[in-house]
Amino acid sequence: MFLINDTTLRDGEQAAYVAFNTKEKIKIAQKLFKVGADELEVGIPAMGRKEQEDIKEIISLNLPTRIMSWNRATLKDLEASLKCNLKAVDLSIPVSDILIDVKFKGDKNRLLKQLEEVIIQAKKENLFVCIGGEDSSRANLSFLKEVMQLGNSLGANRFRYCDTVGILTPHTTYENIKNLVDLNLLDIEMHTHNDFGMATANTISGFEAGAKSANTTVIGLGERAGNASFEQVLMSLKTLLKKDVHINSKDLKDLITTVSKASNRRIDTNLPIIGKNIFSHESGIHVNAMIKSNLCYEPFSPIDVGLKRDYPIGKHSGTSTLIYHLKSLGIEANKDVLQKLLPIVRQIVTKRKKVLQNNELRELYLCLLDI
Ligand SMILES: CC(=O)SCCNC(=O)CCNC(=O)[C@H](O)C(C)(C)COP(=O)(O)OP(=O)(O)OC[C@H]1O[C@@H](n2cnc3c(N)ncnc32)[C@H](O)[C@@H]1OP(=O)(O)O
Ligand SMILES: O=C(O)CCC(=O)C(=O)O
Repeated sequence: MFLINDTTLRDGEQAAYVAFNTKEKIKIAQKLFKVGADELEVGIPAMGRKEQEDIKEIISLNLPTRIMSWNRATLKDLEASLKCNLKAVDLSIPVSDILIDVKFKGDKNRLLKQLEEVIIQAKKENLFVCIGGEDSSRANLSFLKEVMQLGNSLGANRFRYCDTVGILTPHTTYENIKNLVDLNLLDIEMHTHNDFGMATANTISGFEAGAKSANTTVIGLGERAGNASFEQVLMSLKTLLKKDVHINSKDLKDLITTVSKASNRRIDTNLPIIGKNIFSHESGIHVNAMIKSNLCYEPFSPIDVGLKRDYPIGKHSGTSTLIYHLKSLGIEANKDVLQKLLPIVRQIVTKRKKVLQNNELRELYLCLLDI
């Protein structure tokens, strides 16, 4: 079982220039649940009263899903989470020397003592505890092992492996996660960043190596270049790893639109899974094959994600595209005329940087036919 713990409302909102209001957070939480997130990380109670009120509002929705908060591994942050009536917490602690030097003056013993104290308190309160290993990908394996051993001995439930600055490749991810999984100490959760465009790939690699859950964010929102995207991970689980994931395409579209509006981020037309043009086939050779079988140049059906397939008439079109469109207008096209038409289409499209519409194609075709 692979779980998606979506953190759009925590790490997603940490993206610079993004701020959700209460209404937006509630809408996003509801839609995330509807589309298939298994758990939600919904905020940082230590931020104060307003954040705590928002978290309580989300909890009061009574979604049958685990609702988690992000906390520094401090008693004060934990107290703020308890005030919200949360039943699950992520207790974050830096684990790389770089961050331990800055945040704990290099004192690993103090760090471990503090983590221990906070886990003990959280377990006393019967909370589900995930240890957030900040900067795990730059940490020593031996220290990660120490942290996980401590967590295991205190009854923590999970270790979140964070590629905080997004420096892993799928290969290194696999090796690192396999090493930790083989220790058999705590379930691993992936938390990957997209600084080199590998966040989703690294999350999937983590799953392949034995991780049980992953943090995602809708449209990959998050710190700097963002996180592993919810929709990419979800579709990869379904399509590539053949997991039993049901996606209602209308709900997915709704969710994407909501997050896009709330974050003021437009969706690029070629964004994987959801970009408006990802099922637009222009190249002649592709269209020729697609007309014979849709399997040729699509890894999944546009219907799965609420998109539509089209064959724009552009610079790279071949006669198959022209025949396809003319046929839809009731014209059985003459191949010789179409061969003459192709360079004209290319010239027009290149000059005005806009594809041809059906009616324009018809006019050009009929003109050429008359000559
Ligand atoms: C990698 C990540 O995404 S981590 C999550 C980061 N998210 C955020 O920062 C968003 C929300 N943050 C905030 O609203 C504020 O930063 C608050 C309320 C949490 C804290 O605000 P302030 O009290 O003003 O502290 P400030 O933000 O300046 O500094 C953070 C402090 O936490 C400490 N700290 C950071 N991480 C940890 C940790 N895991 N455990 C313990 N202490 C930590 C820092 O060393 C610093 O301590 P210092 O004040 O002694 O130097
Ligand atoms: O520590 C955690 O739980 C997550 C921290 C984080 O967001 C990161 O390391 O990128």
